[in-house]
Amino acid sequence: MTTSTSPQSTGDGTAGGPGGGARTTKLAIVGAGAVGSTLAYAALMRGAARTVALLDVNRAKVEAEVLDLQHGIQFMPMARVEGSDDVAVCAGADVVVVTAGAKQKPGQTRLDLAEGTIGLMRTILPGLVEVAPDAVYVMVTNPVDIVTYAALKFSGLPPSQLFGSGTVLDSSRLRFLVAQHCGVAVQNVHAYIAGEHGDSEIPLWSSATIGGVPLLEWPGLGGRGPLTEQVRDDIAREVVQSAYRIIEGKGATNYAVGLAGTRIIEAVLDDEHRILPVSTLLDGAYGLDDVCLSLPTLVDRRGAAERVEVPLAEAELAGLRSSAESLRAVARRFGL
Ligand SMILES: O=P(O)(O)OC[C@H]1O[C@](O)(COP(=O)(O)O)[C@@H](O)[C@@H]1O
Repeated sequence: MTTSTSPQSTGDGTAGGPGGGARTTKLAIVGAGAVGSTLAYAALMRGAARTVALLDVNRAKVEAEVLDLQHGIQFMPMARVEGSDDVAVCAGADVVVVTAGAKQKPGQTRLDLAEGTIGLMRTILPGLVEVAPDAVYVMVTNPVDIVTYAALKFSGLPPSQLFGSGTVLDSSRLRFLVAQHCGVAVQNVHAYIAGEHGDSEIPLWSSATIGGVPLLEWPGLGGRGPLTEQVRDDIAREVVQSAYRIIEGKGATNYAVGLAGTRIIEAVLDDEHRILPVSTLLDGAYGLDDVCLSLPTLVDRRGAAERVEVPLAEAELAGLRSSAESLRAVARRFGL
């Protein structure tokens, strides 16, 4: 079953109809759950790709999500939406985003989800690579660093072509909280969370800036105080806790992760050369290797093209090393 729009479309990412024939971009999203379908909605709203294809094992669910999205196309940048329970719907995709996995329940850590999800990756990756061998693969499913490491093994793809959404979302949570504290626009806060997308992640305070001022020297503005150590610790804790809080309240996180995923997709499809903290396989950076974790990385049409060597304070480097160790231990626990 494949549900699609426009009878003029060819289904292979090329536009049909009047003046058609030109190659257009295709985004495939694996998993039509809360994250996958919100990501599809965000990508369509932003006109990120001309074709958005959804793949899910649950045929009724994918069909319903596709119909609902199709009915909104009139109000969005022009696009085609299709969906199926057959992997063929992903054929010829330029970007494949993987959101499928076991659902996180209240109180569960991301690592609790690992085993079933790793098995799922082993099953789905080879079929995806067969139909979309040239796509850039973005893993979103948690625990994303472990899933990315596993997916690299199961797919045989080079590390630049397959990476994880990592701490792009955590960094936006951090920026939001810093912006709130300082009373400035979130876009003017430049700060990254590095390491695991999860409990051992590290805010890179020493390289963070606000409006050109190093964050550690931020004087405070409009009666609001500076970012003292206490304030920074509270913010860092809140970033780590925020996913748990959202899951407790509504069962899943979807809006911010959908937007963060869309940002990554745009960086790839528009060849933006944008620096984003995505999760990649380390090969010696900061003396670390054989582990996937997030560091600021240049993202463009090639995928995760090159890592940026951000200067780290001693405590940040120590945090990154222990994050790497805990992720490696988990990977070994699952036989990876
Ligand atoms: O604070 P500035 O220098 O005006 O920069 C704002 C720009 O930086 C961004 O926040 C991106 O920041 P990063 O490069 O730190 O990710 C854009 O969204 C925004 O347009």
